[in-house]
Amino acid sequence: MIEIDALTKVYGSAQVRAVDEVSLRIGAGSVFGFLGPNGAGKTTTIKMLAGLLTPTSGRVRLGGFDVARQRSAAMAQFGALLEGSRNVYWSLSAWQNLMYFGRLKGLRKHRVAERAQNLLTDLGLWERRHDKVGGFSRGMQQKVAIATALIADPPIVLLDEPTLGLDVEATRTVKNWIAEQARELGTTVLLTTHQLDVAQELCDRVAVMRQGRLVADLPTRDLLDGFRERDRYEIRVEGEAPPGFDGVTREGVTTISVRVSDPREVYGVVERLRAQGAVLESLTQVRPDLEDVFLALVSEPSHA
Ligand SMILES: Nc1ncnc2c1ncn2[C@@H]1O[C@H](COP(=O)(O)OP(=O)(O)OP(=O)(O)O)[C@@H](O)[C@H]1O
Repeated sequence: MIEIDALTKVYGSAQVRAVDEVSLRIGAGSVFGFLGPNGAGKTTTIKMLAGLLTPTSGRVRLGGFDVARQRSAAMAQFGALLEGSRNVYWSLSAWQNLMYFGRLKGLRKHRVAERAQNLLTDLGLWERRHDKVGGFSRGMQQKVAIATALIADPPIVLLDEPTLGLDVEATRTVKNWIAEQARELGTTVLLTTHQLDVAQELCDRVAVMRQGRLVADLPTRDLLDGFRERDRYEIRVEGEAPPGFDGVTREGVTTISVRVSDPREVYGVVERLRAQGAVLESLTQVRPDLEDVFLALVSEPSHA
């Protein structure tokens, strides 16, 4: 369980309110997506959760422990992947990194070794386990950093852009792990990402941050349903777009995108197309995805 109350961070003399009175409750077993455009305040929030940055005001509790007042108990609650792969030692091998961080978290040597073997095998790094992390590709370094965050099976996992720079297969592995950690072990997962397809697939709840404030905090399904009035239809017709219609023509077929407030209005559009002599190829309803919703939320005029 992560509890955030009126968390605020004002940076330096410029008085940048990077995080402004943010409150959130994130329950056990949930994968929570923390989204927002560049500079919204996500990393600042995660750093305060991880005890790396002192809040200007407000409070964070991890597993019931106050990060400011019960620091070591709170720190024992989580594993974190922060700002890419900077939380691993580049001069150590992948194996040494995992052994070091596992022991640091208080695990017994044989338990760390067992867990490290599973993690490195799953990520396809087993053969390279004795090579220095500094000589790894960016994606491989990221994999070691993720394994390090998960080495002790912590009840809370903070992941800043976990799948950034990973190839398709590794992205799938990491997504599966995250889902499994939450579902099977009841881990609380908080992740930030700009990859909205990853968030849509993984997160049961998402919060959207903008200019330091939350502009949404809802179950993913409800958030998407709330934007159903933005349903679109894609009408494909043979040849060029008929007069009065805009569309994208590719390989002799034009796709016309239509937004209607009532699905029955689509009949009228199809009628007008027929009157123009257009030959219909297909008609598809396109539900808004998280990217559509996100763009709508962050592009609305600011009330600040
Ligand atoms: N050390 C710092 N000193 C001063 N201002 C900072 C500092 N770190 C971040 N900021 C400012 O705080 C605001 C929020 O930054 P933050 O890094 O938390 O955003 P973010 O949502 O993680 O962005 P991104 O998606 O680009 O990583 C920005 O205006 C940024 O310029």
